[in-house]
Amino acid sequence: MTQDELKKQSALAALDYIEGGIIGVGTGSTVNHFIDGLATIKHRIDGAVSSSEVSSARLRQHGITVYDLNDVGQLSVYVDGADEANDRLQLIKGGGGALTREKIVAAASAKFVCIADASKRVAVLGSFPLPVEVIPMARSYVARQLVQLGGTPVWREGFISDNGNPILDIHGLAVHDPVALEQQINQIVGVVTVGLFAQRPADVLLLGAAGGVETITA
Ligand SMILES: O=C(CO)[C@H](O)[C@H](O)COP(=O)(O)O
Repeated sequence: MTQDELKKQSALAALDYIEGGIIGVGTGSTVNHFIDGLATIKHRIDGAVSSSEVSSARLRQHGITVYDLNDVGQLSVYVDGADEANDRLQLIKGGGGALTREKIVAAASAKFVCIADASKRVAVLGSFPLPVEVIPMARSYVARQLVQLGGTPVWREGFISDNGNPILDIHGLAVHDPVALEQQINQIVGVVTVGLFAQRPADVLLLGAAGGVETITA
């Protein structure tokens, strides 16, 4: 099976976690498969809150109503992909640049179901460059602070988030204490969001593999 087929397998497995109401929907190629699958059961939900303009457009194309998070209460479930996941269901996210809205929608959801192909599973987070969204004028300042933390930040040139901000990708980090690093980076002035989901990890991880979907719970 191709990596994309494995992504699709995990995405469709997440449909079992949809119980109705308004749900949270993430961003990325795995989530695109989820949105397409969601369209087949759209009569079972009232709509979605999305973590990106791209996902909102895809949801609307399928006739699924997209709500502003401010207009709804707590979401029952949030379904999103990841760039890396460890066995504690802590994640690196933001490869697609949607990390800030992803973290917000995850925080506003009772359950976070993460979907990915099995190659995303790692023992130690950090081989995938850790995204950090920053306020534009703080980009260089934040980069210098990240160097002091032992990483090599690289400006994702030419990319601007849905919130109008640049992203720094930190290379060369081995994240042995994800909660502590998330807190440390959050404290740097000018940081909007770090793509470490450790203080609020996923609740369920669905990993697509050749032998089927593996379900890991917290
Ligand atoms: O965090 C994300 C976007 O900001 C994605 O969930 C992550 O990059 C995984 O993407 P894909 O499903 O395409 O592998």
